[in-house]
Amino acid sequence: MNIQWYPGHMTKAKRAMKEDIKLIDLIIELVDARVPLSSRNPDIDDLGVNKARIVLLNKSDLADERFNKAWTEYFEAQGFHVLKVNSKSGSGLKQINGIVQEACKEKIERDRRRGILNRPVRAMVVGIPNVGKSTFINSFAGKACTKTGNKPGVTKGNQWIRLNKSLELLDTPGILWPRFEDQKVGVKLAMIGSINDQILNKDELAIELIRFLNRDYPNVLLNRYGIEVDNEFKILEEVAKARSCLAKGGEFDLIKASNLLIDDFRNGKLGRMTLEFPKKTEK
Ligand SMILES: Nc1nc2c(ncn2[C@@H]2O[C@H](COP(=O)(O)OP(=O)(O)OP(=O)(O)O)[C@@H](O)[C@H]2O)c(=O)[nH]1
Repeated sequence: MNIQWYPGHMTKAKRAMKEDIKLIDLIIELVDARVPLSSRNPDIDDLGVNKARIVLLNKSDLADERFNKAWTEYFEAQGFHVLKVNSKSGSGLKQINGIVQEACKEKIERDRRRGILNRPVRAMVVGIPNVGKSTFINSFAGKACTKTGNKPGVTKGNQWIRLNKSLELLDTPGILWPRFEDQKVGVKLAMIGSINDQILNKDELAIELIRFLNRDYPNVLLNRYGIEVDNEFKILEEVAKARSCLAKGGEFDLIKASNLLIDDFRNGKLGRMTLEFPKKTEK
């Protein structure tokens, strides 16, 4: 499967992010808990050098709980402060203030030594498209927040959301571009819906999904659609049959069946699943 995707506009985004990062103490990086590596761009490590870092395993409600733990340990071993969250329901968000204080301990200490007391930590949310940045900001900031408006020295147009006396958030999240040299990464991002669907061949994607399900989550297709065959192409036909996906001439509409299967996966209707697993972490 060959995914063509031109990340040209991301050069501009990167430049903007470089500027924004100068203004902050802390980067809150959202990754998709179903694909925690494929959904990050390692350039953020260079962009965010010398900044405090938090990784949020977002959409953890859709990911396999066994691997949420494994991924938490993986990122912790790399020196990140980590939290699994569900930005949609708000679950896990209460713990963020504590983690922010921990992640910024050195900065707070440094300020204190210089006699600067109670200067709020300034944070920025970053992540690839569709990872949940806006949902996170809205849930976390809630209604209680106040926009503080432009401040002197701050890039024109930037607004800060004052969350409490010790934390301010840049209200525009930084968009990271996914890594694309590896087609496997592209396929995983396509599966979770982080790449524009229009550039994808949906039946090919559905076949990839079926291969993954057969390998890592057998029985799912049986439980959801009553399918027992194991040939990928036959399975797609069976999904069409089970869900009455028929084209005009009466034959099965495999594109419709593909969409249905992919949507069921993306919405968690096939169960909680993780698409990639941490390699043994070297400490
Ligand atoms: N199940 C689940 N869905 C989530 C979660 N967080 C966000 N979503 C959904 O994911 C989709 C994308 O969320 P957004 O907040 O628009 O993502 P974004 O990163 O701001 O996207 P861009 O604006 O494209 O960069 C929406 O349909 C959200 O409802 C979560 O933790 N769990």
